[in-house]
Amino acid sequence: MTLPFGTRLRAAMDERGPLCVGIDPHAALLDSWGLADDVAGLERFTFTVVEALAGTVAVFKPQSAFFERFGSRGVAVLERAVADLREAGGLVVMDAKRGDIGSTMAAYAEAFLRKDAPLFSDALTVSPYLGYGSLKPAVDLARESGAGLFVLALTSNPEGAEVQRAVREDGRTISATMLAHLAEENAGETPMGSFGAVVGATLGDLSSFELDINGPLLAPGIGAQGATPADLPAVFGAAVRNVVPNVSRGVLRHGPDAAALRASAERYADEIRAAVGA
Ligand SMILES: O=c1ccn([C@@H]2O[C@H](COP(=O)(O)O)[C@@H](O)[C@H]2O)c(=O)[nH]1
Repeated sequence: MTLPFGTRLRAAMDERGPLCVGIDPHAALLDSWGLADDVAGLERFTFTVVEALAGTVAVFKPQSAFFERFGSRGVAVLERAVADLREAGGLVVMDAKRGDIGSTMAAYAEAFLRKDAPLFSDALTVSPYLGYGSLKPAVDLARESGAGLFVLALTSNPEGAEVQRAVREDGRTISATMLAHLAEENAGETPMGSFGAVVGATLGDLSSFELDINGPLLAPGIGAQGATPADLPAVFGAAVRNVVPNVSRGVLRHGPDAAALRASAERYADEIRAAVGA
């Protein structure tokens, strides 16, 4: 029986550290690696990262968009990468940011969270902006499969505030409401629940938000977006123990040399450990 995602994630964070490396094959990165912006370049880029880092990094976050842009052949590369990363003991968070009315959400959930699906991932990023309740099919299937979700709560981009910090009639912000839903999903789970939030590391002091949702906080924004590991304690406060900091371009720009990719990931992992006391 598969253990719940929250349990597997905590064990992976304890063993390998909390760093999540994003796999984002931007056209500009392919170019700087001397690769063509085509499926062969995508494949070479992706498996260079997989071979360099699988087995040492706890969590990987492939950005689905960069694979989808090549159509079915790009998605085939993504499927193989997910399988190889999981085979090497890494956890895969598929960054696809899906969100739709409940009946369609059920199909997205089938694509990423049904155990025998070609793109089955340990967790999926989802958007709650059609209403948190619209995510129920994904919540239900994730529970059944031992997978997890990361719900966009406070995203790292400045434009997110317009929606996420809007205040409801009851005086709560939209993002605070999403965090409260997640705390409910995770209530009573040990060592932590499987339903996480995406909370940007770029956002400065978040002490006005209840970040203790008894679940993981996926924190993009370190590296190319300007945040650093040293910022994490000030942004997340006591919840920093549940933070999974994501770095994509900050690591990937060191390729294609495998040793340089590994050295960069190790540097980030060390800096994160030093900052969060893990
Ligand atoms: O709020 C969010 C949610 C997701 N992302 C994604 O994370 C990576 C960040 O890449 P970097 O190169 O480290 O900036 C990327 O895939 C985004 O789509 C985010 O940045 N912010």
